Amino acid sequence: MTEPLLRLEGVEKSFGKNQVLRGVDIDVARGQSLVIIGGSGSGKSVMLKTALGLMTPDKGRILFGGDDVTKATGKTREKMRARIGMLFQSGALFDSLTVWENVAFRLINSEGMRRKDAKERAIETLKKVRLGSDVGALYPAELSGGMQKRVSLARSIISEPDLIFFDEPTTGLDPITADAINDLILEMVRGLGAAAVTITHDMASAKKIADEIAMLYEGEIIWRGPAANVYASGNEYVDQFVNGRADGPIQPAI
Ligand SMILES: Nc1ncnc2c1ncn2[C@@H]1O[C@H](COP(=O)(O)OP(=O)(O)OP(=O)(O)O)[C@@H](O)[C@H]1O
Repeated sequence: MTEPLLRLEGVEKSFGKNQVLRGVDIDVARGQSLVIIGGSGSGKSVMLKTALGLMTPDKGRILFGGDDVTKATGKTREKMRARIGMLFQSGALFDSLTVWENVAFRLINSEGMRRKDAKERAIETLKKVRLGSDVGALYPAELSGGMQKRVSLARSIISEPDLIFFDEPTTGLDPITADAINDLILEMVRGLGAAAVTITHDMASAKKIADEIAMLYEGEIIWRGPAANVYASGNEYVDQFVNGRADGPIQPAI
């Protein structure tokens, strides 16, 4: 078995009395695409933020390449962050920067690359997500939602990260554009040999991009298995979720 690149061990996180993560154990290896499913409010985003080091867990360990993310400070932390790409749910592009400046942001601001070189890399990366160099000069507001996702995707892979987090990459897109994004995600993961962790509610996307699927419920991973087995998991919670039934052990969040 390949050594995991990212491993969460017994991660717990509460906000006051609200115990969100109750001992999450999960890992992902290089070249592996793991999808996390779970209902609204089940703690998927909190899990992702703790794994990124943006939130500190109350208990447990988060190991990235064998180093504890929660204990890393200064330069070590910077180096870890540079190896991790993130595609935010909202896209999170800077409105006042052009597309190429958004894509090259890290290269210019964290890695100190010259603008001319950074621009070249940004245009090359935009090509990988099937956007022409003419798009580089536009502003995010001039793009469609699907194009904005592609730009965010380009930004998350420009530094060729070892690990990429995708938070709801297909939300708000039509099925055809969503599928094009799925294809790009697969290409990026396979092409870079990176580990990918994707949070999604979109089962079509999950089935397509996942090697394995894990379900988070009430702060714990209650099932994990090959994507092909998700409709025959033998777990009533997973079954209810993937079939989108209101009836079952999980109460709707309304
Ligand atoms: N910064 C915070 N302060 C207080 N509570 C928080 C904070 N962040 C998240 N929570 C709480 O943690 C719980 C889980 O939220 P989280 O955003 O992780 O859910 P989720 O599974 O990502 O949901 P969704 O699928 O709707 O995006 C919620 O009850 C939320 O109110």
